[in-house]
Amino acid sequence: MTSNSADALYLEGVTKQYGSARAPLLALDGVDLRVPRGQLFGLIGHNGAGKSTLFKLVLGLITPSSGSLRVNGCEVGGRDFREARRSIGYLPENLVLYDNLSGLETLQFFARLKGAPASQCEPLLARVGLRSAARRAVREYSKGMRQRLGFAQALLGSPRLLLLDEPTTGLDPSAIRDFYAQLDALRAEGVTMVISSHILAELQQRIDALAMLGNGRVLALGSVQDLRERSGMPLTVLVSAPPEKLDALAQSIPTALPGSDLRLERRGPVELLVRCPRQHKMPLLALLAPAGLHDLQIKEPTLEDVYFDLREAS
Ligand SMILES: Nc1ncnc2c1ncn2[C@@H]1O[C@H](COP(=O)(O)OP(=O)(O)OP(=O)(O)O)[C@@H](O)[C@H]1O
Repeated sequence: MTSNSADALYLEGVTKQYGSARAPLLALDGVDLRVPRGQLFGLIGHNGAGKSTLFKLVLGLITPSSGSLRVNGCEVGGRDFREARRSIGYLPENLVLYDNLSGLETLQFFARLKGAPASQCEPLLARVGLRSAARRAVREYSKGMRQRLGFAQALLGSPRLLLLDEPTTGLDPSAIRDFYAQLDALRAEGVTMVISSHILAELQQRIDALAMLGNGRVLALGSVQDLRERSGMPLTVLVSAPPEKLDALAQSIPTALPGSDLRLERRGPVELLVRCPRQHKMPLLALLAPAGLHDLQIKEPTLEDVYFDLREAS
């Protein structure tokens, strides 16, 4: 893999070892990864898989034991990184906030730390829906309001790369929806975002691509559809038709698709469930199309199904 000018993030052979020489702990182990500019990229993996470690390495907060990282072409930790670091926004998993400061004072404090203009604070609070709470003390903020404030903090300095570590944990469904609407707007502005989450259903419809980490290694990389294809998990097709048509299909499908890992299951008089390998999708649909069905539902494996399947196989 070689770095490309269209990459917002590029990691090659990145290893991070914690612990002592006697009891080493490989938090990341030879990670190769590329995130093209403008993508919403997911990072998934079990607790301790190495997601936060990867973020901290990209930010230059910790140094790799070996390997190299580039942000928008600039070597992390290299000569020009101080400037490049300003183009990265980070929402940590547990952002520490000072309860006695107001939302606005909090943001002004972070703006000073980051060297971002103070004039961005009020518009950013409005952007995340905290305009009317800007002068209230953070101690009075709900979990969702704290997360919004943390997000506003990450947006200071108009970053080109946003690192979001489990940003929706503890948010209610409407706050999650608002949050992703914000990400869509940022994507439209060309911002690259890397988001870690354990809520796979939430990521599935929204990300362009993802990396699945396991014990510090990249177990899979690509779009959700790429991972579905790689996992080889079957498709489920639920067919509704009059009983005599289902009887005929139950006979003809195994003959037309022999030797496959095909499973047929009658679900009451008018429903037939077909599980088949992905490569049989089109031949199966060709068989079903003229069969006079009432209805047909195709269920793709979810990201969660694929995650467990690939994890077991690794
Ligand atoms: N400062 C540290 N010193 C020693 N070990 C560490 C340190 N930070 C992380 N680790 C270890 O590195 C591994 C990866 O941790 P990391 O926090 O990156 O995982 P994660 O994928 O973010 O987990 P989670 O989903 O629970 O947030 C874990 O085994 C963790 O215990």
